[in-house]
Amino acid sequence: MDITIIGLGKMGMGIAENLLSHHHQVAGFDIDPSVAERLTKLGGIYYSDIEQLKKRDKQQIIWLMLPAGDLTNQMVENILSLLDAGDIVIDAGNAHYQDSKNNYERCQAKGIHFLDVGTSGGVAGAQKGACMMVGGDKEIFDQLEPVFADLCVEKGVIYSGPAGSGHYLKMIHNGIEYGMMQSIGEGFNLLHHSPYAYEMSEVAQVFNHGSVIRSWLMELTENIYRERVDMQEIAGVIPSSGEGKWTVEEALRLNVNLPVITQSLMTRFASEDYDKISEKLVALLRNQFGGHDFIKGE
Ligand SMILES: O=C(CO)[C@H](O)[C@H](O)COP(=O)(O)O
Repeated sequence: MDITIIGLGKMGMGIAENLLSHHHQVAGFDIDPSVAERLTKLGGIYYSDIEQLKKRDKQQIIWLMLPAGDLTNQMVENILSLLDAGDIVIDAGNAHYQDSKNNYERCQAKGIHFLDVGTSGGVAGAQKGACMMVGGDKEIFDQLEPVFADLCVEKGVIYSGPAGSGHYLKMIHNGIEYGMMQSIGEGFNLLHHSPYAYEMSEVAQVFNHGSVIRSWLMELTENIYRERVDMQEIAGVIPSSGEGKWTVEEALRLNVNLPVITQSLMTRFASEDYDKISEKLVALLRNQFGGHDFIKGE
C-alpha cells in the first residue's frame, strides 16, 4: 500500500523501514530535513512540505508517529484541511485515549477515517516486528489488516474495539511496564546489597532461561550488565512521558486498586525531585522533637 508517515524520528523511521522491507510505498514528512537522506536511502520519498499531501488523487493513508499531546493533535488539525473524505489517518504514537476519541470525532466530521494504534516493541520492534493495539472502525482495520500483519510479529496485532481503545490498551500496557521495570530494578538493587558476590549478567541470564520471570526486560537487564555499565556514572533519575500517570489517573477515576504501578510512578517522581524537601523536613522534624541528628548537605 501507499503510506505517508508524518514524524520520522526513531519510531517513525523504523516503521518506514519495516513498511519498505515489505514492499509498501512510503513517503514521509518531518520538520527536521536531515532525515531525508535516510528515508531516501531506504527507498522512500521525502516530503519537505506537508502541503505535498494535497497532490494525491487516490485514497491517502497517513501514519502519524509524533510525540503525544499538542503536537499530534495540532497535526491532525493541520492535515484535515489537506485530506479528502475516505482518507485514513492512523495515530500510532502514545496519545491519551481521550485525545484519540476527540481526533476520531474530528476526522469523522469530515468523512475521514481514524485509527488509534498503541505501538509497542521499541525501536527494534518498529523496524523488525512490533506489537500493535488498534482502535477505531472495524472495517478500516480490516482494510489495513495486511499492513498491520506486515509490521507486527505473529499474533502481535489486535483489533481492540472502538475509537480510543487502542491507546487505552497501550496506556495500561505502559503502566504494567512501569511496575515490571521497577520490580526488576528493586530486585537487582537488593542483590547488589546482598552478602553474595553475584555476577549480575549471569543472574539475569539464568532468570531468563526457564524461569517464571523470563522476559524481554530481563534480556535487556542482562545486556546492561554484560556491557559493564558503571552504575556510578548513571544518575538515578527516571523521567516519564505520561502513560504511567494516565494509568494511575484512570485507576483513581474508576476506584480501582493499583498499588504497584502507582508506587512505580511515585518512585519516578521522587527520583526527579532533586530538592528532596520532604525528606529534609522529616529529618529536621525528628531533630526538633527528639534531638536526633540530621546529615548536612554539601
Ligand atoms: O511506549 C513505550 C514502550 O512501550 C515507550 O518507550 C514509553 O513511552 C516510555 O514511557 P516512559 O517515558 O513513561 O517510561
